[in-house]
Amino acid sequence: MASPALDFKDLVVLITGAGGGIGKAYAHFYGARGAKVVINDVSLEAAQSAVDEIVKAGGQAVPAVGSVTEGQAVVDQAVKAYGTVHVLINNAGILRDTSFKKMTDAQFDAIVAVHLKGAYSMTKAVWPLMRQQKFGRVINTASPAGVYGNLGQANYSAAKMGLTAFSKSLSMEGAKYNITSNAIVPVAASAMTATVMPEDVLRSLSPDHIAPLVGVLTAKNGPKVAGRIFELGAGFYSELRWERAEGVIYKTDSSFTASAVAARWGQVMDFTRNTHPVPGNPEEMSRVIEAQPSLPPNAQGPKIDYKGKTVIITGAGAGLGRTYALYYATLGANVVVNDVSKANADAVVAEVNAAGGKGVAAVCSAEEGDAIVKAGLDAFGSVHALVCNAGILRDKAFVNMTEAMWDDVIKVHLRGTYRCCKAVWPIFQAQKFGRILVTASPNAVYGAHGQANYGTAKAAIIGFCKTLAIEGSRANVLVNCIAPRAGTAMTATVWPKEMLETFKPEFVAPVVAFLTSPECTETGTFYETFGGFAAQMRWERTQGVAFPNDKPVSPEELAANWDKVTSFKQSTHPASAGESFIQISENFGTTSKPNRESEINEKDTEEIKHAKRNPPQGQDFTYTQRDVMLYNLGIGAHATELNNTYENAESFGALPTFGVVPQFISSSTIDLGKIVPNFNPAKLLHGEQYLKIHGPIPTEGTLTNEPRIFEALDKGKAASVTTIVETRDKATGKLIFENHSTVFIRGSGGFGGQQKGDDRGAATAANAAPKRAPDAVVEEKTSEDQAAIYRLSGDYNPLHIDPQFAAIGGFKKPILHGLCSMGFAGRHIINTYGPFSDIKVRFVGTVVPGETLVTEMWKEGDKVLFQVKVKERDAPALANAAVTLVNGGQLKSKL
Ligand SMILES: CCCCCCC[C@@H](O)CC(=O)SCCNC(=O)CCNC(=O)[C@H](O)C(C)(C)COP(=O)(O)OP(=O)(O)OC[C@H]1O[C@@H](n2cnc3c(N)ncnc32)[C@H](O)[C@@H]1OP(=O)(O)O
Repeated sequence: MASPALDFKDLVVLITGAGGGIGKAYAHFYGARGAKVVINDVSLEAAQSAVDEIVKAGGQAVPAVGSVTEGQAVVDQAVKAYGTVHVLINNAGILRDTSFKKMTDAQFDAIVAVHLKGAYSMTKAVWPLMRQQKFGRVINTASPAGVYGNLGQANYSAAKMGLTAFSKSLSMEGAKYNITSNAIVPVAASAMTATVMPEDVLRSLSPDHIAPLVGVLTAKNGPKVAGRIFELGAGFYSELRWERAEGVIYKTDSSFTASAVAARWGQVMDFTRNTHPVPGNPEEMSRVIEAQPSLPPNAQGPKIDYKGKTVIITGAGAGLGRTYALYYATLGANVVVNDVSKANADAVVAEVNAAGGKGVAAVCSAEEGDAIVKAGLDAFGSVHALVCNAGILRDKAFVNMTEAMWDDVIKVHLRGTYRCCKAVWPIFQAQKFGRILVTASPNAVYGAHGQANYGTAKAAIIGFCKTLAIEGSRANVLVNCIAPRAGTAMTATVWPKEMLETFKPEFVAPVVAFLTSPECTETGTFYETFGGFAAQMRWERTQGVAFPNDKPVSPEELAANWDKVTSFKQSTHPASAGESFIQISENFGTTSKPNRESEINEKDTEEIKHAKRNPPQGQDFTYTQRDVMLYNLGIGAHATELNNTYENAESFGALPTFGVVPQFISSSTIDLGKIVPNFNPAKLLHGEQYLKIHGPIPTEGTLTNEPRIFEALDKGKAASVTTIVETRDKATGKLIFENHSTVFIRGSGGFGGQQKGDDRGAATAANAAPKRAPDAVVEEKTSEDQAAIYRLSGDYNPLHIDPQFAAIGGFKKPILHGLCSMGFAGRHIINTYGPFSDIKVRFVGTVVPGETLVTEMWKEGDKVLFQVKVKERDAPALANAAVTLVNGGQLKSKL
C-alpha cells in the first residue's frame, strides 16, 4: 500500500549537472510533482533544453548556468527566480579515469575541484538560506567506485567517498535548523556507460530509478532521515553503513609490539560478533579503559623487523607521526621524518637515531611527495613503506567555514596523501613490493560538528585507498587505511588523566608497523584503532527492497516500504563494486504485475472480458537435466554437441528456445472453447511466438508460471488468441522467461471482437526481411521422427502424431510443431551469430517431419532478422522473425 502523497509543491529544488543523465531525470521528477526546478549546468543549451522539456510537460523550471565551483553565482540565479532554495542536489560530476600510474596532478585536481569543492561551494551558498527558513535538504552523490574502489578511478573514488562524510557532518550541524543531508550511491546508465553497456542493461539501469529515493529524502513531509548512505539502481533500494568487527584489545604494556599485533590479526578481522558503534558513544572509550588493567601480556607472533627497510612517515614531527617514527626505529628501520617544521623534524630524527634506527628529515609540506621520497632515496637508496599521516585541522561550523579553511584541509590530507602515494608508486611497482598506510579518521565514519572539511578529506582517503589497493595488488603493493584516535596536545587540556594514559599515541604505533610489514597481506582494508584496540570496518548493506524494473516506483510506494530499505536484519556485506552490482543486476528485466483492466478492449465479448479478468491458475513445472537433453535433441541437436546432449559436459545447458517448454503446461490448458465460438482443437494452429529470456536457464529445478489472456482477435473466418506467461524460478521468484503465444483458430472468427492486436514491441515487430541477399544461410533436414521426439517435451497435440486427427485439421499427414521449427532456426542462429536474449516468429506455413529447413539470416545491429523456408516445396514456414543477440553478438567470438 502506498503512503500518503509526498508533498513537493513549490519546493525550490536546485539540481547541479541537470542538463542530462540522472540530473535531468531528477528535474523531470520534481517538475512533474509541482516543484520549482532550477537546472544547473555548465552548458546553457543543455540546461535550457531540460527547462523547455519540463515547462512543456506543465512544470516550472529555470536554468542556472555556471560551474558548481562558483556556487554563489549559481545559487544567486535560483534566488533571483524563485526567492530561495529548499533542496540542493549535488549531482554534477566529471570523470578523468586513468590508472594511478598514469594519473596526472591535473586529472586528480580536476575531479577534486568539481566533486568536492563543487559540493562544498554549492552547499555553502544555500546553507544560510536553509538555516534561515529552517528547512533544507541536501543530497550528495557518491558512487560505488567511492565506497568500494574501482580500477582507474583513484581520483573519482576519493572524491565520491569524501561526500559520504560531508553529508554526515552537514546533518549534524543542520539538525537544529531542520536541514538534513544524505549521500546516495547510484548505479545508473549515463552518457558514459552508454558506450560500454548493451542496450537492455542500459534500459534496466535507467536514471529514472534514482529519483524516487531522492524524492523520499527531500519531500516536505518525507521521513526525517539524515547523515545516511543509500545504494540504489535498477529498482533496488538499500542502505549502507559501516560495521565493525568485535576486534582485539591488546594490552598496552611492553608486550604490545607489531609481532603481538600479528599474532591476533585474524581476530581483528573477525566479524562473527560485529558491532555498530554509535558516534560519540562514551562507552566506546570507557570499555577500553576498563579492560586494560586486567588484560594479560600479549602473546608474540612472527618476528617483525625493519632492518634495511625504509619507511616514510609524513607529519612525523609530533603526535602520532612521531610515535610511529620512534617505534619503527626500535624495529631497526630507516625513517624519513617529514614535517613542515625543521626543528620538529630534526628533533625526531635525533630520537630515531638514538632508538636504534636511522633517520633523515624531509622538511616540506606533505604535498611535496617527490621531495620527500627523494630524501629517502638519497639517504637510504630505496623506500619500502609509506605512512601518510600528515594533517591539519581548521575546525569551524560550516556556516562560518571559509574557502581557505576548506581548501587547506583538503590539500594537506587528501592531496598530500595523493602526492606521496604518487611519488612512491613507480618505485614500489618496479621493486614489486610496497606497503602504504593512509590515515582516515573516526570522523570520516561518524561525521563531526565543525569538521565538514576534515571529515570529507578523511573519508576521501578511504575511497582513494580502496582503488589504490585494487591497482597495486598485482605488483605486491598493498594499501590499507586506519582511523586512529589518540590524545593530542589539544585533548591534553580537556581529557581526564586516565583517558590520556589509555589513549597515548604510542598505543597505535604497533598496529601501524604491522600493517606496513611484509607479514601483512591484507589490502584495501580499513581499521579503527586506539588505546591498543584494533578492529576492521566493512560495509554492511540492508537486504533492501526491489521493485519491478520496467517502470520507476513512486516515492510514495518507496516510502511505504522504508522499513525494508533501511532494515539491517538480513544484511549483506558487499566488498567490491562487482559484488554490490550482483544484487542490483538481479533486478534487471523484472516487470510490474499487469494491470488486467488496462488489457480489456471495449470490443471484447463478455466471454473474453471474463477470461482476461480471471486468468487460470499457473502450474509449476519441475524438470531435470534429462528433460533439457530431450528438448535439445527434439530441435535437432546432435550427439556430438556435448554441451547440449551430455549432462557432464563442461558447459552443459539448455538451448535458449527451451524457454517455451516450462510455460506450455499453463498456456496449453487455457480453455479456448470458453473464449471463442466454434472451437475445434483440430483447427488450431500455432500462429506466433515471442520468447524473452531474462535470466540464466537452470538445467533442472522447479519453475512457476503466471499465465494470462492478453487478447482475442476476430480475424473474420478465424480467431487469434494471445496468451502471455511469465515463468519464474520457484525458489527465488526471479523472472526467467516471458512467453507470448498466439494461436490461430480456423473457423472461430466472426464474433465481432477486436480485429487488430496491440503493439507489444519486439513481440509484434514486423521484422521484414531486407531486400538484399541473406548474410548467412543454414540448411538442415529434419527427421521423419522429429515431431514424435519433440512432442515428448510436453506438447502432446495429436495433430503432430495422429494421422486421423491431422486429417480432421485438413492435413494429409501429421505436421511438425511450430515451436520445433523455431528451435531449429534458433540453433542455426546461435551457431552463426551466438546466443540471443529474445526471439519472435510468425508461423506462416506448415512443415512436415522429414522436410529440410532453410534459415536465411540478416544481421542488423544487435538483431538478426530471419526467415525459414521448406526446401523441398520452396514454401515459407517462419517469417517476420528476429532475435536480439546477447551483447550485440560479441559473445560469439568467445563461444
Ligand atoms: C505454446 C503456447 C500454446 C500454443 C499451442 C500450439 C499447439 C501446437 O501443437 C500447434 C502447432 O504447432 S501448429 C504448427 C505450426 N503452425 C503452423 O504450421 C501454421 C502455419 N501458418 C498457416 O498455415 C497460415 O499462416 C495461417 C493458417 C495461420 C493463416 O493463414 P491465412 O488464413 O491464409 O491468413 P491470412 O489471410 O494470411 O491472414 C488473415 C489474418 O490473420 C493474420 N495472420 C496470418 N497468419 C498469422 C499467424 N501465423 N499468426 C497470427 N496471425 C496471423 C493476418 O495478419 C491477417 O490479419 P489481418 O486480417 O488483420 O491483416
